[in-house]
Amino acid sequence: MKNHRSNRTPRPERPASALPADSLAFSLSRAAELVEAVRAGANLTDAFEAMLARHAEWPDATRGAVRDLAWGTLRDYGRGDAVLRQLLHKPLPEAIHALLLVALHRLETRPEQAHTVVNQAVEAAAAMMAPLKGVVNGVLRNRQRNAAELDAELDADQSAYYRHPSWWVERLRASFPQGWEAALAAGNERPPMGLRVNHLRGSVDAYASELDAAGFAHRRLGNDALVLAKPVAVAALPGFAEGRVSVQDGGAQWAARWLDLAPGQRVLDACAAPGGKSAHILETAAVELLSLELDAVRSRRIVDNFARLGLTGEVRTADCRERAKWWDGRPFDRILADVPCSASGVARRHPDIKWLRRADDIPRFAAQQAEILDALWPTLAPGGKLLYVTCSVFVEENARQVERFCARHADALRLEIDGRPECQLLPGADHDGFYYALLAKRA
Ligand SMILES: C[S@@+](CC[C@H](N)C(=O)[O-])C[C@H]1O[C@@H](n2cnc3c(N)ncnc32)[C@H](O)[C@@H]1O
Repeated sequence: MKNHRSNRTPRPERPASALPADSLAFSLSRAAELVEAVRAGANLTDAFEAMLARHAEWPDATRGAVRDLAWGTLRDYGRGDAVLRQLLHKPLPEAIHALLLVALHRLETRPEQAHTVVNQAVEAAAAMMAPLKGVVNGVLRNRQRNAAELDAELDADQSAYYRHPSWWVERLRASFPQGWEAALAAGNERPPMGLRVNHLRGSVDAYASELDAAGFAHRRLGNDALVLAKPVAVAALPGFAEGRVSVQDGGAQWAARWLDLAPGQRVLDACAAPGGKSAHILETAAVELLSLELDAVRSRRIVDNFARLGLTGEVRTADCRERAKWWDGRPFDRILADVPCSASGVARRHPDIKWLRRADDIPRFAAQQAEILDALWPTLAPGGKLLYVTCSVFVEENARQVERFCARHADALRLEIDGRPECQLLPGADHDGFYYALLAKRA
């Protein structure tokens, strides 16, 4: 895969439109377009949104089917890629290569439908590049015929076995000798759907009862986050439009609690979009909040979220490193630095990340995070607290980053979080991967 994420203009579509929109062949071919785009370096979510914008006529079922196939294929990419290395003796056009990856994923997840999957993949190939339909048929049948032998080889291939790049597996293994395999396995699952109840509009108990009444099974985490047993469409959530609830991962819902907020405090959320943690801060205490965001389009999402939830806070588009452009000189009592990172803790939500990132991206993120921390530190009041957060599982962005920061700033003091020096959450059934460290400025 190319090592960049771009918003490139999609190339003209192939005539998948010749296929019935409710057929598996149609979904396979559309998902293949997304996989092909990611293999060329595009961001999966952007590519999917651009596709949907061109096809407002698609029913929800088609959107869901294309999404499931594309996301699933990319979660499994390490395995699909290895299977094609086993089976292809010369390169195929990218579109057909991507179609095979999607079909292999479907074969693996729905073995009982193998016959239909192969037929529909061949149909898709016929609509996309008719001369190659025989190749698609041959590769998929070959995979089925020789499954036992091929699988034995795959089990010996680290990236295929763990469905993560080898460098990623090695880093995790070195950092978390106890939890690395479980974290990798969880990172290949569909993510849980976490909910945050807006305390200003009702209690968690009352909302949990509403979920029970609506038949949505759920469990409650130690920080009052609710996790649904099965994800549902946002619009189906009771009270969503009225701002009584938000979708937010359970792991992300520790930030507001660990910031130790109190009414009247001046609080900065330095990297705020789409505004989940900013909103949680405002739902938690009557503070004076400034939310900064580098990207103007993403800033708009903070504003929209505040409007839906009935919250008031100042939102500004700015680079938090350019203090002179946004800081009025009044210190903050609390700072949330939820910095840009590898997003390696949320890769199951954005599975393109696993394959687009390279090991040498990590030091670049770490350097950017250090710049952000250094720029924010002077804006923290003596005695104030800064919560450093990433959704990364790599120590360079987390523990090492905070150690280096403390070595540079003699007035920085590490505070414990729930009795521990820091908190590294690994992806699991309840939450994504997050890292938290709490720093205080000596008074
Ligand atoms: C991890 S996300 C924040 C998620 C957010 N806190 C939430 O809970 O919804 C990081 C955000 O920081 C923004 N960002 C990156 N560099 C920045 C900078 N130098 N100044 C301000 N925002 C920045 C990114 O555009 C991105 O929206």
